[in-house]
Amino acid sequence: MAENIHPIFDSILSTSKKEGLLKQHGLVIWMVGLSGSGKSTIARALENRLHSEGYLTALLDGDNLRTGINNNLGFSEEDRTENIRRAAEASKLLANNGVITICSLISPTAQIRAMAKEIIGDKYCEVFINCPLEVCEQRDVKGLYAKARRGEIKSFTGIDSPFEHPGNPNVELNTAENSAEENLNELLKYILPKVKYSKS
Ligand SMILES: Nc1ncnc2c1ncn2[C@@H]1O[C@H](COP(=O)(O)OS(=O)(=O)O)[C@@H](OP(=O)(O)O)[C@H]1O
Ligand SMILES: Nc1ncnc2c1ncn2[C@@H]1O[C@H](COP(=O)(O)OP(=O)(O)O)[C@@H](O)[C@H]1O
Repeated sequence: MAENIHPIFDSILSTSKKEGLLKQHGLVIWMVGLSGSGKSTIARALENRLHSEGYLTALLDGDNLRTGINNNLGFSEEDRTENIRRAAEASKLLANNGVITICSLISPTAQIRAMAKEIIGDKYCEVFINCPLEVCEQRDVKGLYAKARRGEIKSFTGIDSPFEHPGNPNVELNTAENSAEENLNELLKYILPKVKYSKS
């Protein structure tokens, strides 16, 4: 716990000043889903689309973070919790500086997602990338499901580590039934009104 620490919250420029400069509202779009469900695909498409419309974005992907800020973490429940905590804190910093922050991390349990929401606050927007395990396993983009089935990877989400379906996401996209383009358009309907600048 932080002791003898004196934050300077009251003397740093406000989020609304940053948002006024950027002419956009910061938001954290937190994508939740199994490996291979389509988080990264939709996250990249969303970032490209927002960027082409003139928005400043950041994309925090689980795999990428795990090569840097989270490179000392594995896949135990404790390490996944710390992984999400750091990603949520980083996202909060970005969004409170006006940046539209897209996070794609499995975020497997209700408890982990509640923590992310608690850290981020009002700017947290949960998007469930819903795809049945069988379809994700069939896709097996990285060959990880095959390895997990052979016992070469332990604690693999959906195989021998839990994935709890989000109960109340802000948006749910079904990537087994709808195309990536349809999913993106549905997501934009929800996101654009939230990030479009309006002086309040
Ligand atoms: N055991 C195990 N379980 C799940 N995933 C694994 C595992 N080992 C490695 N990988 C790779 O790590 C990516 C998931 O990392 P995340 O940081 O998103 O996971 S978590 O939110 O902390 O659960 C995940 O990326 P995605 O496939 O994009 O989800 C995998 O590439
Ligand atoms: N509707 C869809 N939305 C997103 N991805 C889809 C869709 N249909 C098929 N896919 C494919 O599923 C795979 C999802 O992989 P990826 O985006 O890396 O998932 P994740 O980041 O959740 O592990 C990609 O190969 C993608 O082309």
